[in-house]
Amino acid sequence: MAEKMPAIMKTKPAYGAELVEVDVPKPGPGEVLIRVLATSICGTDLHIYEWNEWAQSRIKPPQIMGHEVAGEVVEVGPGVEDLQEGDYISAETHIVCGKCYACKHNRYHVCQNTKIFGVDMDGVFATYAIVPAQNAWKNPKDMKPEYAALQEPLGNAVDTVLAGPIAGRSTLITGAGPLGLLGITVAKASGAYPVIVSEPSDFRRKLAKKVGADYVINPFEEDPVEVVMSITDGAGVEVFLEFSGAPKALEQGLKATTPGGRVSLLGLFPRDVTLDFNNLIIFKALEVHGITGRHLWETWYTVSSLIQSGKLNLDPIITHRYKGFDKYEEAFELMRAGKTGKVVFFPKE
Ligand SMILES: NC(=O)c1ccc[n+]([C@@H]2O[C@H](COP(=O)([O-])OP(=O)(O)OC[C@H]3O[C@@H](n4cnc5c(N)ncnc54)[C@H](O)[C@@H]3O)[C@@H](O)[C@H]2O)c1
Ligand SMILES: C[C@@H](O)[C@H](N)C(=O)O
Ligand SMILES: [Zn+2]
Ligand SMILES: [Zn+2]
Repeated sequence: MAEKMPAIMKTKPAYGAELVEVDVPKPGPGEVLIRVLATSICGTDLHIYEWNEWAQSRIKPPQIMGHEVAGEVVEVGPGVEDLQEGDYISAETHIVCGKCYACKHNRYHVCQNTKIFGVDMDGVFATYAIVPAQNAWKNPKDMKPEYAALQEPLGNAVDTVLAGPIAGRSTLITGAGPLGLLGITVAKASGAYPVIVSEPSDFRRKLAKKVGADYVINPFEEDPVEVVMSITDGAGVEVFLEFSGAPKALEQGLKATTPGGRVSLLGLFPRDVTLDFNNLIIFKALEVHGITGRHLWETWYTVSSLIQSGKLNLDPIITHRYKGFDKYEEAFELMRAGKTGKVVFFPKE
């Protein structure tokens, strides 16, 4: 095995990142070393790349970026019993404490001491990466590495879409970025109908259609509430899934939801949002869910089974595939410009 490897590293507290050569790490107690087979860019990586306010408050350069991954175990650290060389794994990116009030109630997804790969420690945009054994998820051998790497964000989408009944329910999805696109395919695979998607980008509306959306709306050109009402004969949708983080989309989605309907919110808003709570939520008796991370490990079982069922339409969502990390700047800039779905790197030996 090589002693040095390429890695996309946040080297400085400033815009961008660098492709550097670093030592291949050694797994410590309770850790494994994986050879990275596929790794995809998350919106969080983009925030770190852009060095926005959130990144400035949380990230401590120098640090290898990236957290969505599939890889093969090549070395096992002391004390690891459940994994061995050759295992094909993905990784839950939230490292939870197991000791806090939330963990003790089996709510690991809201552990108050969560640490995240590529955010609070070195990540996976490299040829090799360290994964804590407790975070490893074994994949079936025949799962494509790019699908296996997507399981982490798919878990976010699954928890959003499946937070309540979905089969046969009219559904509005706001935002068809990578997460919203994953949400569309999960909703379709789970029997939602009609799936109506509101997304301002032409490129992403086309992708939404390819993935399976029944109707697409440009919210900057037509009123999504009026369109939803006309599609649903004035009833509004049963299910509203928010994947954009746009305050306007939240308001439109709440207006477009039928009284007594279900609302699941994944998108993160850039600022506090002002809403008419009385008329949009309380008097409509909406069921509102905040969604974060993935349920451990129930969500992973669901995600893995959904992929294996063959019912998810993931290929149109993976719009960019790169061999190696050489073109990482192009990848990040395309993603920043909203000209991608999911971007996947396949590291070279
Ligand atoms: N809660 C969690 O655990 C969690 C995990 C991952 C991501 N997220 C959040 O989920 C959201 C989606 O992630 P992503 O990577 O797909 O982000 P993204 O920024 O790529 O996608 C957001 C999409 O919303 C669209 N949009 C903007 N204004 C809109 C409007 N008014 N109506 C409808 N659509 C609009 C944009 O054009 C874009 O395509 C982000 O806010 C992200 O921070 C949350
Ligand atoms: C860190 C964030 O990007 C990650 N995808 C999560 O689920 O929390
Ligand atoms: Zn992420
Ligand atoms: Zn905890």
